[in-house]
Amino acid sequence: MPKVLVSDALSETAVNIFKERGVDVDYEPSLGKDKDKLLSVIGDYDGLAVRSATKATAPIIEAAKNLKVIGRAGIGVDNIDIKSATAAGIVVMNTPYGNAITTAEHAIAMMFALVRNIPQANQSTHAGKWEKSAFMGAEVFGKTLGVIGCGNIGSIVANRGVGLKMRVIAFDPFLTEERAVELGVEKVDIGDLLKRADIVTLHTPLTDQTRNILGRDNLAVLKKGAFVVNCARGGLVDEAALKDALDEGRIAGAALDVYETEPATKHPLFGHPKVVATPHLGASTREAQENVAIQIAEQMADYLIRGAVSNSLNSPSVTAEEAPRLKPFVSLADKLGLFAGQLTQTGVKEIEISYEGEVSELNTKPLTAAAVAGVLKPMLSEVNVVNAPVLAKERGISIVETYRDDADSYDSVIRLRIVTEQQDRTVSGTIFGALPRIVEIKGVEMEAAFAPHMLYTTNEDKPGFIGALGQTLGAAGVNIATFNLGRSAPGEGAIALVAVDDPVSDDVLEKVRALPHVTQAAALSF
Ligand SMILES: NC(=O)c1ccc[n+]([C@@H]2O[C@H](COP(=O)([O-])OP(=O)(O)OC[C@H]3O[C@@H](n4cnc5c(N)ncnc54)[C@H](O)[C@@H]3O)[C@@H](O)[C@H]2O)c1
Ligand SMILES: O=C(O)[C@H](O)COP(=O)(O)O
Repeated sequence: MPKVLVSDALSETAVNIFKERGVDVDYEPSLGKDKDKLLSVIGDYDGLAVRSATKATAPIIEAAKNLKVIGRAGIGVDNIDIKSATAAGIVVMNTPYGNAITTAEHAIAMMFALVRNIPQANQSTHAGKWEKSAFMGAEVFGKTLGVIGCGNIGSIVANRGVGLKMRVIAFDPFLTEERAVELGVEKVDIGDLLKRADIVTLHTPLTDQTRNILGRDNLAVLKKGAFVVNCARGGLVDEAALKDALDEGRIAGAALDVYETEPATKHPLFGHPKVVATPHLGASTREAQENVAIQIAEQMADYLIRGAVSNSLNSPSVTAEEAPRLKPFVSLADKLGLFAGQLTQTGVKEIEISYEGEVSELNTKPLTAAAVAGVLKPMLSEVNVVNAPVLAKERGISIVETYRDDADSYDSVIRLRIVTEQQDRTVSGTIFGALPRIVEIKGVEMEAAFAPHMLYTTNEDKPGFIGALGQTLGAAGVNIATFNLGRSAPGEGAIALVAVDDPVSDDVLEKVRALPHVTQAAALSF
């Protein structure tokens, strides 16, 4: 039974879902904050479910020898080293919509808290002061709301802004004009937004491009007296530059839910009279926490039990319905890739995968990933279906997928073509009785099952070869399980694919290569 560690404060509904779906679960909501403890236990788990407190860093991933999936019950995955997870073949998934409304509502709440001085007035009133004139606020009606990042959350904030009768302008390079019109917002560039917005609200992920998007220079361009709301990620705003702008009175106030370093217990902006601060509460409603906990537990259990992948940031999607149908084809694609990879000695330039017949109707992304992983496995030690497409791209290998409705004599065929600096090789296979079989090698028809240990030879089609090969193997104590032959035409190039009981040693291979008419011999394992 797969085992999952929940290392952050997820709704306990997640625990029940894991159990109901046949996943063993340890619920340790504070463990994520103790990185040494996490490091010492993570090796026992197949899945790790987190929010933002757990930092799934490279050392944690390195120690997570059995980990197959990291599930983020929420949106931001900047606490997960996706590059290391990908390299280790760990699927990373999140719940991109479950807390979006809640977070947008928090941004709107923060905006009102800011412009109406609600936290300060609350404190003063509780203290028995009646400082009615000290807390003069501003209306948002008719004001310009500048939304930076108009994705899931930004567009909900924009929609609420429109509802409040604000003029909403948005900067997002990926926002289309049509979508802007649909949302009732004006698409602008960042300079325009900074000059025009009375309230700027941030809703981008933290990336190399967005880090310090409100840095010193951009803060200097902001309209005098504007307000800043950040419920996205610390790091989007240069906190030192923000403090200077507040102190100098260039900015009227800032509402912050997120900080460059979290948890933030000491911060230069804490106690500042113009700052409203919350401790990363954007997603903290009962509704959002139920949503994300249920979703992540379902997604992770589906992956661990059924091989279904959804909302993954580093792996193609596979639905729970597709997973069993794809399974034999994933195995076939992997084995075809391994076959070709083991026979490839020089740099691979292109991998072409053709899907013919019924398989062409399926979701082929996971099959392509499996085929590419198979090709690269004999050359690279750390390759898997998650990182294979990335590794191929890094090495300049182009991946081509083609589709054909018809598979000639078969229901489905996967044809793999490898183009190297010196060769152009094909191998094709099908599924027969739920098992993968080879049906073609280098244009030669063949009918062979894959076996753990195989000997592959190419030879001139001359009498006496089969006997000589059998004798050589017999003399070396190699037991033949099956013997498959194919040739392009009588007397021309022939191929033998021999399943044997044990791995073929280098010694035996040398003897086979020395036989008359043999042009190539290789030991294969699957
Ligand atoms: N405070 C919280 O508790 C909380 C809760 C949920 C999400 N978040 C954070 O909110 C942010 C937004 O989440 P989302 O679900 O809306 O993400 P999303 O991916 O749906 O939207 C992000 C938007 O930012 C845009 N973008 C990317 N780079 C940009 C750039 N350089 N300039 C302008 N726009 C850019 C993208 O095009 C996209 O439309 C994330 O950082 C997420 O981690 C915070
Ligand atoms: O990205 C998110 O989903 C939010 O930042 C929420 O983070 P949390 O789950 O730690 O509250």
